This record gives sequence, structure tokens and C-alpha cells, in this order.
Amino acid sequence: MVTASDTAAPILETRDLTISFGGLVAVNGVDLRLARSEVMCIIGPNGAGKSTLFNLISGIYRPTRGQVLFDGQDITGKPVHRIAAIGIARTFQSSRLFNDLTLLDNVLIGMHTRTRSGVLDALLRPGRARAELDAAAERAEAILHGLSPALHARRNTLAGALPQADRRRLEIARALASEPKVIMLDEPSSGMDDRDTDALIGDVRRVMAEKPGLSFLIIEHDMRLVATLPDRVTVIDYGSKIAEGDYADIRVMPRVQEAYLGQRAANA
Ligand SMILES: Nc1ncnc2c1ncn2[C@@H]1O[C@H](COP(=O)(O)OP(=O)(O)OP(=O)(O)O)[C@@H](O)[C@H]1O
Repeated sequence: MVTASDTAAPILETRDLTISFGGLVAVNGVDLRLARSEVMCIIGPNGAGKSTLFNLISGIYRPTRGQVLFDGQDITGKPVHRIAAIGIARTFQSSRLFNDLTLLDNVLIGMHTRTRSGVLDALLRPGRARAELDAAAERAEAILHGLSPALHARRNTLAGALPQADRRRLEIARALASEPKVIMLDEPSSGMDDRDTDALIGDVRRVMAEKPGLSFLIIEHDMRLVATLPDRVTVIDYGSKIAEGDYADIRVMPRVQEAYLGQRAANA
């Protein structure tokens, strides 16, 4: 739940964020303010610019115009690894798991921004590197268990054998492993049926309870999730923010219905 008011310093902010690909303005002057502990959903039709917005925030794209601020610090145009290291983690629409590694190893890989020992340490100070790896493995287990005891029970099996819903879950665990302050999930419920989506909502709530300072930015199409999970919803259409607020308020806005929800959703 949001404790900070909207006027308090946000953990993540975008100002006039804009990117053009040739003649196409994929993200157009977007201003966002994500408070500490806030859960915000980003919705909008296919091709509206939601993933591009994530790519701008996480450093994959450099904006044509505008800024990204993290905890008041300008991080615009910083490389992906720097942005991950300062505390912004994300998942992708397409799976980025290592199928030939165990669930636990996939989570461990997500920790690389937080572990200090490199190859040289492993050679020169094997004891310290070993101790750090053991501690990391313990933390990885705790993260997996915290997200899903069922996943934790399968921690030593290969990620390639997981069903789609569990793959999405494992990707969230891996993103959490970098100990972020902001986690961005790109369509976490994609490929899930209603039961899986309900379980996902439960997972996110569990993480919220365990990590009370963590903020979430979630791109979602599943309106059941959008209706129940976030504190606020932001609607993007043709690259621009067209609405922001409680789901109950934005879903009845004619501009939003036109863009995305359709008349049936408004009458539901
Ligand atoms: N690297 C790129 N080069 C050219 N055009 C791009 C690039 N990345 C995105 N676009 C275009 O920008 C627009 C926004 O795409 P984006 O993937 O951000 O939409 P989206 O809202 O995430 O859609 P979906 O819900 O289908 O994932 C689209 O028209 C897309 O084709």
C-alpha cells in the first residue's frame, strides 16, 4: 500500500520521456511518478509503447528527449548494468531463463549485481569466493521460498522443464535476487490461465508483505489483475499517457474505453 503521498519524493520518475524510431514516436512525453512501496500497472492497447517505456527506464534505449530519475538521481542514458546495480530490476515478455540450469542457479545469476567476488577472487581468494557463493545460494533459496514454496521444492530441477506459469514466476524470483527497490514486470500473467493468474496475484502480495519498501511497475493485459493489485493504473495510448488513477475511475473514462477497454468492460 502507498504510504507516501503523491507529492512525496518518488523512487522512480520520468519527465517528458520520449523516443522516436524514424517517424514513429513510440513514447511521447510520458511523466510518471512511482512512490516508494507503490504498485502501479501500465495498461494500453498492443503497440501503445508500454514495453518501449520499460526499455527506456531500464537503459536498453536512450530517450530522444526527457529524463529518468531514480531516488532523485538522473539516470537517463546510463547503461543497463548500472541501472540494474542501482536498484531497478525487470522481467521481459519473452523468457530469458537458462533452461539447462537449475531453478536455484537461475536465481543465483540474478544476484550478480550484488556479489563482489569475480573470477580473479575465485582464483586468488577461493575461501572468500566460496563463502560468498554459499551465502548467495542461501539467499537465493530464501527468495524462491518467499515467492513460491512450490518452486522452492523444485529448486534443484532444470528450468527448461517448468510449465509456462512457473517460468514467469521464476523470472520474478531472479529479478528479486538483485535486491531491487523497483521491480518492473512486463506482462507477468501472459500465458497463464485464470487459476495461474490468481496464484500470481498471491505471489506478488507475498513479496509486497516481505519487502515493504519495494515498488512495482507492472505492464498487464489481464484486467482481473489490474482491478485487484495496483494502487494506481496508468493508461498509455499511441505512446502518450492518457489517464492515471484508480482502476475504478479510469475504466469508466470514455477516452480509456475508446483506446483500450471497450464498451463491454465499462458495462461489466
Ligand atoms: N526498436 C524499435 N524500432 C522501431 N520501432 C519500434 C522499436 N521498438 C518498438 N517499436 C515500435 O514502437 C511501438 C510501441 O511498441 P511497444 O512494443 O512498446 O508496444 P507495447 O505497448 O509494449 O505493445 P504490446 O502490448 O503488444 O507488447 C510499436 O509501433 C513498435 O512497433
